[in-house]
Amino acid sequence: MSTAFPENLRLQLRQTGVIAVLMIDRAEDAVPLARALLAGGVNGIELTLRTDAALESLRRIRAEVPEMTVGVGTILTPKQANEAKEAGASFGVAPGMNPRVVAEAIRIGLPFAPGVCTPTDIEIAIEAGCRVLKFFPSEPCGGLSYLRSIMAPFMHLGVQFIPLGGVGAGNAAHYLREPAVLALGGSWLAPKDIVAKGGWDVITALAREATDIVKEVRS
Ligand SMILES: O=C(O)C(=O)C[C@H](O)[C@H](O)COP(=O)(O)O
Repeated sequence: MSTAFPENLRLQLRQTGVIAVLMIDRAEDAVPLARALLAGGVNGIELTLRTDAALESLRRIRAEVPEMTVGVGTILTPKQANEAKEAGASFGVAPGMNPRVVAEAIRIGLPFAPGVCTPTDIEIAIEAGCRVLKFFPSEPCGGLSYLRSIMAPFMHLGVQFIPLGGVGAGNAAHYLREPAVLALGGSWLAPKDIVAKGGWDVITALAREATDIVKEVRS
């Protein structure tokens, strides 16, 4: 069965180290926001389907900021997996592990990382063909020490994790030192109030801070 996450995409996300989780209300903000993140060295984005502007934002970023690797988050249904793929998503992410969504993502060739936070979730995700898993919500679940405990029985299968939820500049290095962590994600790189004001320089500064942490830990 497919591992659902190609090696070249894993390498891209590992190199990026941080994925900016975006909840975009206005598609007009998508391109300047992506450019601001890229200027700070962040070239991975997860656009959540929590807002109606997400797919249009994806199309615009794909067309105008092709250097950016853009995934879609909050994929809760097989239909949304199809919509994300059609709009050009490089990967899909969900808060939980829904076997129907994973099966559809594999069927249509959308690399997919379902959300897990228990050993049972991990077993189900592995059986469904996944090897890259979103650990969500990371900090409320117990953070890295909890992740290390639950991942231990599965590491011989080559599983990698993307922790999200409560991750930020203050604890990013801690997570990035763990070899099983492929990349981190979080909304801290693009606070909604800053995006609403068009504070692109602030976003670039936040992205640069994150990029510096990745470089320090991983180089
Ligand atoms: O809805 C989804 O599919 C998500 O991806 C949820 C986000 O990953 C978290 O909300 C990010 O958590 P914070 O960085 O603590 O804001």
